[in-house]
Amino acid sequence: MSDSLHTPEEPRPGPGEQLAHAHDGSLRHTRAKGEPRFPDGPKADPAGSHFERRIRSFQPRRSRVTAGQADALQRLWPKWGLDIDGHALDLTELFGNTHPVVLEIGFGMGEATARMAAEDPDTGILAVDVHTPGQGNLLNLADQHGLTNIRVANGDAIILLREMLPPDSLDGLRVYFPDPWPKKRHHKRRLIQPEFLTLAATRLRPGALVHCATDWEPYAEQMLDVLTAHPDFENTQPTGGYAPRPGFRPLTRFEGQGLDKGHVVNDLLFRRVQPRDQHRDLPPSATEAD
Ligand SMILES: C[S@@+](CC[C@H](N)C(=O)[O-])C[C@H]1O[C@@H](n2cnc3c(N)ncnc32)[C@H](O)[C@@H]1O
Repeated sequence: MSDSLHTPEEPRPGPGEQLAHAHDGSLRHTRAKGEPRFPDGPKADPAGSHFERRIRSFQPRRSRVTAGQADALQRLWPKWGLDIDGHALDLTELFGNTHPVVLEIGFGMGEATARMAAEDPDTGILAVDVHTPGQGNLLNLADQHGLTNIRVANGDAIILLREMLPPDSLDGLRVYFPDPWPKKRHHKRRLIQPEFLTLAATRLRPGALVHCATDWEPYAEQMLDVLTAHPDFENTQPTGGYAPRPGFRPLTRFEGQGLDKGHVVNDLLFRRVQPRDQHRDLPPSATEAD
């Protein structure tokens, strides 16, 4: 893959938008009230407010969508996009094959996602984020590089996990540089918490890898504590602690920003263990039975 993963562009009116004069005389894009921003693209609130959790791990933000991103959202969402609307999902149908599927939560602008998809075409990546420009950017990257193993989901990953994904359906979970929520009063917004892990465990097959990375050391410590204490996961590192960065994880945009500030990056690699109630029912191994 080339290194030109993101091309800055000037915003132009998107579908359904018009140019209108603002109070200061400048030209702004406007939409008629009730008009969807992208008629064929991601829905503004796919799950509807009844599904919303009170505490969210993301910050709703209005961000500019470039003409190229808007074009990708319109053109490619019907093919590769998924609105998180609470309806049960069939991953074989979604990807058109029975390849293993990993879930990436919070792909940002998607450059790292596209690289991983290119490196491993036999694994499907279900990439979820609420960030509309990033969704457009990742769809464009998939299109430009012929990556058919990415699906881009719009909405809260919690609803995707809780309402839409079948049990034992995922072969991996990737959470790279999740919002660190550094203020103490915001710690409850951090994604990696015991309740989240309990939910994720039900959707991961035994043996599936959970891979987290962060440049915020107090969050890395929290991740290590909650993953180590959780009965559904075991550390892949025999001595415990952080993992060396695996070769398959590319540098991400947020990681680059963290490194520029002198932050230390920590990777965590844990494995989903056999559910406890199944442990009890397992027959003794051949050596034990002898
Ligand atoms: C700090 S950014 C990191 C982006 C990217 N992984 C990187 O390293 O460049 C975290 C991203 O996670 C997304 N996010 C946070 N919580 C989410 C959730 N519950 N569901 C979907 N996306 C979420 C945010 O919108 C944001 O784009």
